[in-house]
Amino acid sequence: ASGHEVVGVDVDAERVASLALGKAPFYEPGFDDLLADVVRDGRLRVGTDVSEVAGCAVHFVCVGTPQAADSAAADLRFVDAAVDSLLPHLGAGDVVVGKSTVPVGTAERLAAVVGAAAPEAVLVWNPEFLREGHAVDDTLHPDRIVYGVPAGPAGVRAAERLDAVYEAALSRGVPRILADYPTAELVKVAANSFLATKISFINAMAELCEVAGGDVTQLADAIGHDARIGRSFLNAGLGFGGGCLPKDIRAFTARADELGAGEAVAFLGEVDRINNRRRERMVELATEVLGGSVSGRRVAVLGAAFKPESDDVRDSPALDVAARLGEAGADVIVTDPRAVPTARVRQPRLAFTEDLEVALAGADVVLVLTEWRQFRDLDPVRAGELVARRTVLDGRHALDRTAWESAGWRYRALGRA
Ligand SMILES: NC(=O)C1=CN([C@@H]2O[C@H](COP(=O)(O)OP(=O)(O)OC[C@H]3O[C@@H](n4cnc5c(N)ncnc54)[C@H](O)[C@@H]3O)[C@@H](O)[C@H]2O)C=CC1
Ligand SMILES: O=C(O)[C@H]1O[C@H](OP(=O)(O)OP(=O)(O)OC[C@H]2O[C@@H](n3ccc(=O)[nH]c3=O)[C@H](O)[C@@H]2O)[C@H](O)[C@@H](O)[C@@H]1O
Repeated sequence: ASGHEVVGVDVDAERVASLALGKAPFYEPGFDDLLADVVRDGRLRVGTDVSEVAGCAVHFVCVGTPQAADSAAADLRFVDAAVDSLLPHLGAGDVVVGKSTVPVGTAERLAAVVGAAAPEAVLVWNPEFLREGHAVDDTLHPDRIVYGVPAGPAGVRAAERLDAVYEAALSRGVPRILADYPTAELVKVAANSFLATKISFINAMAELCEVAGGDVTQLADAIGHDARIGRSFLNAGLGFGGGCLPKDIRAFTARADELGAGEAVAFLGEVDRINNRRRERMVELATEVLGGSVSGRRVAVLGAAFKPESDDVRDSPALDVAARLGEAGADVIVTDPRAVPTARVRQPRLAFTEDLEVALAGADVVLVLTEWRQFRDLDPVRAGELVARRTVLDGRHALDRTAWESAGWRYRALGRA
């Protein structure tokens, strides 16, 4: 969209085939239109053969850095493999740009790998801050652009090359922060840690509201008026999930431990525990309203994606709660406007439907776990005609309590008495 000629390489042939047709292999609002445009006019070519990158001057590495199977640390094998695969194709003056979220120290290690194979190529660490569901806008209109570069003229030249890539945003005055490698890597994990901490802070207040009889939404509104605190990322409820915040705070903790600075970020362990307690509390609340046992009871779960406007179910709080209820013997049916196909793969033992009314039919309790507009706009009168019992648990403070109670529903929410 910024007028560059781009070659995209992925090892997943199915994803590549979909992209080549101008169709994203995931749901992201606004992305398909943009993709179809650039594929049609030849500005984006995609393939599985890395040799296609020969002749490119700037090489972005944006592969996954998931949590390792056997520890809290990040699994860097995809980043290592992607960088290795580029090495034979690097030319003098090329810039390799790390975008993946990595433990501090990774850039310096990879810079040595790049430097050994192509002495005149330079590695820049350029973390990504986009949010799923807002990826197009966040990419075209970033809040800031951060470059981690090596000291000296090579770093300055590489930054200038990258400036040409980001010219559209930079010319509009988007701040550009030139830093060393560790600072750039830490900026990324610090930002995600702060966001996760904000969410767990308000969820800790929600726990207090529950026992003291307060209302956490009102509390968030009130403290959010203080400009030093701000209202954003203070939505209490089922907590954070997805492919980033949970694994990033864990990887940060693991890396800090390795560096002997574990104590500095020990609070992130608490952030994670508060977050997990929200899921447990939702299961408890469902059990409580069903009279002490969920076994054999029909539970309608509204939401499978980790957030609205996404079909991503990685570490989804909603799907996790659905699975826990299923394991406890409930007859669970999950619905989601976009994430049923991805959720089915992850939780094949649960029942799914794309039809909201089918999900509601005969339910003993309705759980709203992802705040899609379709669920916010649900008519409580119509919903009440479909269910067996009018009990709703609002896991995201998405519903108008008064309207639901007026329609005869018993309404319960996390963080409200
Ligand atoms: N998803 C998001 O919203 C954001 C993600 N990030 C970071 O960006 C990175 C990527 O995240 P996602 O896109 O969510 O991961 P993902 O796992 O959804 O996608 C990674 C892609 O890399 C491909 N891949 C793996 N090895 C490869 C190789 N050697 N060569 C070429 N392609 C290869 C995979 O097939 C896959 O299509 C992670 O480090 C993440 O923390 C940062 C900001 C936002
Ligand atoms: O590193 C990443 O990959 C990205 O991680 C997050 O983006 P994302 O995971 O797409 O989604 P968020 O909007 O941050 O939401 C994360 C989770 O927190 C939850 N959340 C968010 C806000 C809030 O107030 N309360 C709350 O529970 C959401 O429901 C969701 O489960 C960050 O917001 C991005 O800046 C970052 O680039």
